[in-house]
Amino acid sequence: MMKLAKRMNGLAVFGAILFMVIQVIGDLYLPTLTADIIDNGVATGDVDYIISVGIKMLGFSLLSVAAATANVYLASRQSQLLGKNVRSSIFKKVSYFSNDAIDELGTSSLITRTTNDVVQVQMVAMMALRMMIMAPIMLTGAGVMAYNREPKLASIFLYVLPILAIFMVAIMYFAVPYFKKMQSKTDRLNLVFREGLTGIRVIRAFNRNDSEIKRFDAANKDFADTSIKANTIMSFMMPVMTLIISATNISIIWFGGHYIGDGLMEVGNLITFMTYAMQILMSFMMLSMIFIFIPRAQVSAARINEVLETESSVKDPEKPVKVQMADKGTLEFDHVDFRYTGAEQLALEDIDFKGNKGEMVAVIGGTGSGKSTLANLIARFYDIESGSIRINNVDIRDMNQKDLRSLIGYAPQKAVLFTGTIRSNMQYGKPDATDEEIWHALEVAQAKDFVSELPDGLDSNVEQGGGNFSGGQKQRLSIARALVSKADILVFDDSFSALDFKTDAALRNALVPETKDSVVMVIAQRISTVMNADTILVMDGGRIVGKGTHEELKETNATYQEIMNSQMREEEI
Ligand SMILES: Nc1ncnc2c1ncn2[C@@H]1O[C@H](COP(=O)(O)OP(=O)(O)OP(=O)(O)O)[C@@H](O)[C@H]1O
Repeated sequence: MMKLAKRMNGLAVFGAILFMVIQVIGDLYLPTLTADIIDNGVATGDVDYIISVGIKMLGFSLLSVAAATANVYLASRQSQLLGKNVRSSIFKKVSYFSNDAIDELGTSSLITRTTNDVVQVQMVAMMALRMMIMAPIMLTGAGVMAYNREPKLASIFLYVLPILAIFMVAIMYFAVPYFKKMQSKTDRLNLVFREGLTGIRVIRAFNRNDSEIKRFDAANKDFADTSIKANTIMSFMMPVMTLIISATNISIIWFGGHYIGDGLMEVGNLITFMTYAMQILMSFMMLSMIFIFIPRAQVSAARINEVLETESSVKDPEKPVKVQMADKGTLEFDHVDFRYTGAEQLALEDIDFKGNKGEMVAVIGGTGSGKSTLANLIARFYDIESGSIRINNVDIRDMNQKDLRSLIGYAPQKAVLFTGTIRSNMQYGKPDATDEEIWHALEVAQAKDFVSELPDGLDSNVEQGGGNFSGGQKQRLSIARALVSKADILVFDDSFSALDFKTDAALRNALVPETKDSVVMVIAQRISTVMNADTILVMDGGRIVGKGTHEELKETNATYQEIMNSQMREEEI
C-alpha cells in the first residue's frame, strides 16, 4: 500500500492533512464555546456575551466547514489521481510484457486488477487522507478536552472504550478474511463472465447456455456468499455502536445529572462533555472501519504490485544494434530450441532455416506442430532457449524490440481488428499511410471489392473485434494492414485459412510483385497455399522434418506426401 501511496503528490497530501488538522481544531474548540455560551451567557441572561461568543462560534464553524471542504477536495482529487496513475502504469507495464507474463497472470485477472483492485486502493487512500489521520487526533484531542472539562465523568470511557475495542476486534477478526477473499472471487467472476461473452456463439451452437449459466451462477453465488458473510458481520456494527453510544449518553446524563444536582457541575459542561463523548466514539469507529478496509486494500495493492513488479522476460539490450534491410535482407533461424515457461518438453527443437529478401518461406504441418510458435519467435514475443534468430546477421536479442517490430508486418492466425474505421485499422502500422496506399493494399489482399461496396468506404465502422465482418473479410483486412506497413519481413500466420481457393490463389499471385523487397513467411495448412514458396518447412512435433521446394518434398518427404494426399486430388498435384 505504501509503495502505491508514494505516487500521490506530497504537497497536496500535506495540504489535505493541514486542512484536516484545522477542521479538527475547530471541531474540538466548538463544544468549549457551547459550554461557555450556556454557562456564562444563557444562564446569566448576558445577551452581549451570547452574541460575541455566538459570532466566534459561527467563525469557527465556517473555518471548520471550509477546512473540511478543502480536505475532502484534496483527498478525493489525490485518490482519484492515484487511481488514474496506477491504472495507466498497469496498462503501460502490461503492454510491454512478454507473452508468457500475460499467460501467467491471465487476462481476466489483469482486468480485475486494473479496475476493482485499483478502486479498493483508491478508496482506502481517500479514507486515509480524510479519516486515518483525523480519527487518532480527534480521539486524543476530544479525550483530553473531555478529561479537562470533567475528570469525574471521563472515567466512563474506561469502561466504554475497552468494550468497544473488544467488539471492533471481533468484527475485524471475523470480517477481514472474507473481505480478503473477495478479490480472488471477483477474478473468478470476471473470468467466467468474459469467457461467456467472448464464446457466446460457440456456447449457443453447442446448446451450452444452461451449463454456462450454471457455471456463472456458481461463481456469482460464491462471490455473493462471501460478500454477504462479510456484510452480515458488518451489519452488527451499527446497532451495537448505537447501543454503546446510547448507553454512554445515558450514563453521562445519569451521572452528570447527579453532579449538577449536587452543584458539582454546570449544565454547559454536561452538553460539552456529551459532544466530546460523541467525537471520541465516532473517531474510534472511524479508526476501526479503516482497519477493516485496509486488509482488503492491502490484498489489492499486493495484486497490483505483482503486476507492476513483474519483469518481462524479454528485455531490450543495453547497446542495441539497428538493422537496415536496404539491399539485402535475411531472416535466419540457427538451431533454435524453444520451450514455453513451465513446459517439460520443447515446443520447437533445432529449427534451422534461412530466408532471403524477395523469397517466400512457407511453413506447413499438422495442428500443434509449432507453426504459430515459430512465427511468434520472429517478433520476439518469447525468448528462445538456445540457438539464435538473426535478421541480416544480427541476433534479434541485440535489437530494441521496437526497432525489431518495425521491420515486421504480421497477420496473426486470429484476425484482430480494433474498434474504429477501416482507415484507422489500416493505418495501425503506418499512421501516415495515404488512401492510395491503403486501397492498393486492400486490392492485393483481395479486400478492395467488399470495402468499396460499403457506403462509407474506408470510413466504414469497424465494430469491437471486427464483429461486423465475416471471418474471411477480417482475414483479408488483417493481411492488408500488414501490407500497408511495407515491412521488410512479412509473416502471415495461417491468415489465408478462411479464404476460398479462388481468393487464396488470387491473393498469392497479387502478393508476388508486392513482396519482392521482403522476406515473406507464410504459415498454412493447405498445400496449394505453400506450393510456390521458395522454401517449404514441413513441421511435425516441433521439429522441421522436411525442407525444400514443393517439387523436392513431394518426391522425398513422407510427411509432406501425407499432407498432400489428404488434401489434393491426383490431377491437382
Ligand atoms: N502459450 C502457450 N503456453 C504453453 N504451450 C503452448 C502455448 N501456445 C502453444 N503451446 C503449445 O505449443 C505447441 C505448438 O503450438 P502452436 O500454436 O505453435 O501450433 P500450430 O502448429 O500453430 O498449430 P495450429 O495449426 O493448430 O495453429 C502445442 O503443443 C501447444 O499446446
